[in-house]
Amino acid sequence: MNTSLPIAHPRLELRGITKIYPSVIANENVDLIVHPGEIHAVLGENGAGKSTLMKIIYGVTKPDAGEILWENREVHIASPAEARRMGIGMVFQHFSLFETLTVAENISLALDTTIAPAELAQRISDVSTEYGLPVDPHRLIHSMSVGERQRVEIVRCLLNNPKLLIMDEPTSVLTPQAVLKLFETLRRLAAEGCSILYISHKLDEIQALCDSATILRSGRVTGTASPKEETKVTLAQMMIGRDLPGCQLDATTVGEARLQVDHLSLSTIDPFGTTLKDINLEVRSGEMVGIAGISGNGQKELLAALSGEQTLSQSEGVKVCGTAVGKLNPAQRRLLGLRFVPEERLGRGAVPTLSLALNALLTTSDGDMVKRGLISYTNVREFARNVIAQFNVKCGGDQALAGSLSGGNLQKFIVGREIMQAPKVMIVAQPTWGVDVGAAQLIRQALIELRNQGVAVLVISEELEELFMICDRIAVIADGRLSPTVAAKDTSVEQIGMWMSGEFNHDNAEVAHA
Ligand SMILES: Nc1ncnc2c1ncn2[C@@H]1O[C@H](COP(=O)(O)OP(=O)(O)OP(=O)(O)O)[C@@H](O)[C@H]1O
Repeated sequence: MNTSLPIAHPRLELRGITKIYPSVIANENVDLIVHPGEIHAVLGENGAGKSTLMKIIYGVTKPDAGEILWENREVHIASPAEARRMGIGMVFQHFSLFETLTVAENISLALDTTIAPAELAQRISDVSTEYGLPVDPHRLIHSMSVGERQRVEIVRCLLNNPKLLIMDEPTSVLTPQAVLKLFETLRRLAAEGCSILYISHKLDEIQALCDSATILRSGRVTGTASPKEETKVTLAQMMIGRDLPGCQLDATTVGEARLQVDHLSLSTIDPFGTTLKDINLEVRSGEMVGIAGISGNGQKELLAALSGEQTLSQSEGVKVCGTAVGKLNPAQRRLLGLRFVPEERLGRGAVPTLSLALNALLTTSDGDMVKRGLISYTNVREFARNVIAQFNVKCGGDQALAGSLSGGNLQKFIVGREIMQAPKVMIVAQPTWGVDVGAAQLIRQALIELRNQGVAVLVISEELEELFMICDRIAVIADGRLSPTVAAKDTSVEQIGMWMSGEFNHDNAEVAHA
């Protein structure tokens, strides 16, 4: 009789995985090993090939070469349904939930087997209680915060008893408290033997959570690390192959008011949106003002009102460079020097099925690209190529389709496209969302340079650390109301954090600010 203990095999082993797209090798000869109960980070710059690798493991994309071993047996994962049957779950960055359906209805649509509604509701309650992920199966999705929606996605995965859970940038939409809760759940799952593959650009989170890391650069594995034994700086160096660039905010002279919002109240057109209530704001030439807040508190509506996507019933209320623009559409506001970057990069910021060059043409107000109604494609392409070079966008050239770019690279292109149109007023939502640490500094520095040149810059971001790094003044939006704007140096993360829950009083704060 063989009495020796069974050998613990890796849960997942990739050997020599290669995936080639027409213009780029997304994964080249990638090896990766994940053990049972291990939380393993996949680190790398934008376009390094992380999402492609995860999609291969989840059966969305087929590799061109290489082997996948699942619990020591070679497998060919033909589809996500097959991945789920094997015990692989994936929580995507963009949730695919129907707002008008309940939690249970959404989960039942995504299940591969049919379960009676009452039994499903019971199982959802059981799993959510067991893992400390409070979710009411009968609640409608539209009434839930982003963090709660993510819980629904995780519960959906847990109902399949996964042995491997893939999380692609799960915290970019979460509040700091929700991040801590998520980590508790993931640690608990790992302790029970579930393996976790974790993609994030937030190095402090990787250090707090992950046992090991595989680092990718240009599709190849450049090393492995134990994140807890590294520093943020050494991890960044491994990722980008050089030191992390810094960004510098020097004092400037502030000039005339270029963006003025005066007692702006606006009912939302989205049935699940936020109504704006008596917003007052001013951004002057040469200053960068930040708006902090938890997503869903009126940021989207404020941006729509400022950009012209939603016009006002009266002209007054929003002024750009002294002109009342309330009734003007986005193209008319662009002619006055207003440029903006929406939060949603696919669909709003760019058309995925168009080339980068045509995406540049879409928002242009530049006389060189369109002269008397005639388009100069030579100039359009040259402009797009300049954005690609200046913002280090990794892509197959100006004819590459926007949808073929990795998330962070598309973000760099969209922000770069607006910065390079010489704005007078620049409004950016989530400027570094999904962007790697090196590129994030590049974008922040580019915004600082705009401000130094006298542009009025408004940044709407959920990342407090970022706002404190680049802004002269900061305000908070909560439930459609805007707090007073205070000098960044006179406030603290704690105060701004408190205001984020809506606890601000204009009278007191203005006295404090005076
Ligand atoms: N469907 C596709 N067609 C063509 N090229 C693609 C496609 N999907 C990905 N690529 C390319 O493969 C490379 C790797 O992309 P991937 O999305 O895996 O990167 P990533 O590391 O996840 O980046 P990010 O951090 O920006 O999300 C990129 O250069 C991207 O442009």
